[in-house]
Amino acid sequence: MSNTPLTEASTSRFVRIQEGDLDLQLHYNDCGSGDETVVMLHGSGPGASGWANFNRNIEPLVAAGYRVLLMDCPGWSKSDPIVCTGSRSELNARALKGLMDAIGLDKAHLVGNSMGGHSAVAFALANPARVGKLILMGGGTGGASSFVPMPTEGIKLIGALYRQPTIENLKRMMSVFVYDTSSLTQALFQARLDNMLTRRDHLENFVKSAEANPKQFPDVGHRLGEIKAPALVIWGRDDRFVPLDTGLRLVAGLQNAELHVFSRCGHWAQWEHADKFNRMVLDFLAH
Ligand SMILES: O=C(O)/C=C/C(=O)/C=C/C=C(\O)C(=O)O
Repeated sequence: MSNTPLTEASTSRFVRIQEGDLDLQLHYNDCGSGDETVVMLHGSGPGASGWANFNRNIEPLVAAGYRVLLMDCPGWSKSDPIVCTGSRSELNARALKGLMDAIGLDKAHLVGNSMGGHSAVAFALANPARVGKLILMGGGTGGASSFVPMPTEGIKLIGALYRQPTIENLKRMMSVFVYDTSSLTQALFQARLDNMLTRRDHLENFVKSAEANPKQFPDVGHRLGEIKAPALVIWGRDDRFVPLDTGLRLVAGLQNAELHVFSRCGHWAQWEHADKFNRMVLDFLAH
């Protein structure tokens, strides 16, 4: 393996995809090489990207011999803008199929955070033969919480931030996002604010999409039993965006799933408990 450090810039790639009605330029990061590929799919917060969501998780997988791809979903980061009036989970799944077709990748393991989890499940339903294993954190959409009023406080704060992208609203959202707010540095806030404000078109399109169709991530709980891929479901006990009981629904519905719950953890398990998360993922993929 090369000793060159993995950076966002050195791994940044673009591809033009045509998948059904989608004709888009997508941005992704292509890290490492190996016989098996892990695709990571980010969440739906303003300014999110594959690199922002998973920067603590790439190196260990690359060091273990996996190729790691981070796809920026349509409407985020350096990927093309889009207004989504249907299922965004299915839109992202089609984009991923387009990316995999374009680069000649037949099959991948999928790691999805929140919206990324919803999208990974949508991809597995549409393309079962192209999925190895699934790792789902804080998402998958096996249905709404039975205990926490929806939309949750975190999802309401995301909506407010999309409508009014200010540093104050960003701090409000991020302080609910993680369990331990002392881990949130000024540098992290600034990077996230810069990401958001660089692409105001993405912010405006998200608001338009939600107005056109408030159910961007439909409940596919009734179809989870179709998914045979082994799944590791990982949740934060203190998740105030997508509550823990929705993770239980996934484990109840998927054919072959196990659940790990981190205490002292909000909606970003892969970042808040990165070392243990990375060990668990490596172990799950290897056995
Ligand atoms: O509305 C939903 O179900 C999904 C919400 C998210 O995907 C929120 C994710 C937020 C991030 O991961 C982020 O980095 O902003």
